[in-house]
Amino acid sequence: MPLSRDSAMNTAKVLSEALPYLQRFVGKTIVVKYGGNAMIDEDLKNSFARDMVMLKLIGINPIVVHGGGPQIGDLLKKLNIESTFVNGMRVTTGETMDVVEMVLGGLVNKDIVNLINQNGGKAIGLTGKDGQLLHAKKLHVTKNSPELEKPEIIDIGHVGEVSRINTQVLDMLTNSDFIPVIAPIGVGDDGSSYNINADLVAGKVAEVLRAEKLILLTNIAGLMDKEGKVLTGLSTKQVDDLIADGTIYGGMLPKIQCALDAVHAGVTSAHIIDGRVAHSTLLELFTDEGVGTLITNRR
Ligand SMILES: Nc1ncnc2c1ncn2[C@@H]1O[C@H](COP(=O)(O)OP(=O)(O)O)[C@@H](O)[C@H]1O
Ligand SMILES: CC(=O)N[C@@H](CCC(=O)OP(=O)(O)O)C(=O)O
Repeated sequence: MPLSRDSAMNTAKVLSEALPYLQRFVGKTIVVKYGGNAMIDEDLKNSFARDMVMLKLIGINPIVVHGGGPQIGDLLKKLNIESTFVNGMRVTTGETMDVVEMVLGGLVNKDIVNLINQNGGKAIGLTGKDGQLLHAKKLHVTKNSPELEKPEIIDIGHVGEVSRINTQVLDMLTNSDFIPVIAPIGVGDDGSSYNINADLVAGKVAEVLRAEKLILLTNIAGLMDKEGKVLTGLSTKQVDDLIADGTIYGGMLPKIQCALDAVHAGVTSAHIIDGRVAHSTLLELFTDEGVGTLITNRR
């Protein structure tokens, strides 16, 4: 059916509004973290894949880092293994690590790669072991809670943090027009596997590549205050206060931390946006309104 005149004008206006953003972002690297909670259904996953293909086609360099927390939880449940989290990080025994590696490096990674390729893009999937992309070391977690007299250091098993990134692997792929799709599994000096929170990986990748933007797609409209209002333009101090009073908890803790670290390290901006909204990455990049929480290094 042909578009009505109003609808056609509206489409033309939206396309035209994108021009200054296109001019700004072409040639730049954008790291997109696709959270497991935003992989709700095939339509949504497909629209995400199309967005990545489109970015690449217009000369922007997307790098995808994906999560898969709920998908890991589903398989652990089937295997009767309990999921436990400390400060938003999964306690990872040796047995759990095998499941994490299977789900992230196998199912989830290949699903995203396949969708991008089906939509006309060229995607290559990697875990941190491929080309030794993500070197990791054990993460020590400190737990603070009102019941504890002093912060407690907790051993949460095979959970890692990124110690080094082999950017050569990413440069090689992006220079050949591939879209790298990274599963957050790190490799230790001794070859052991580490489960790394995907937000942390995305933040570090954005830092080392000096990305223009870090976009974190999740299952909520943005960082919220106690009344559920989306917060934006926050300072480090305000974020610290929100953590201290419990407004920011669970999976939002690593997310906000890596967003702050990334902008402090030179990434121009970090965005926490609702991945349940189709094409939210395009809306954030190419419209005046934007969506979700924006964090920049401006004071
Ligand atoms: N202040 C806050 N604002 C928004 N979400 C918050 C906040 N504090 C905690 N959360 C929780 O963090 C979740 C997002 O983190 P997480 O579940 O780990 O997402 P993802 O799988 O996308 O990384 C939200 O769904 C919400 O339950
Ligand atoms: C250490 C740790 O918590 N690792 C995460 C890795 C996956 C992830 O980060 O997935 P989302 O982004 O979908 O939450 C986990 O095991 O769930």
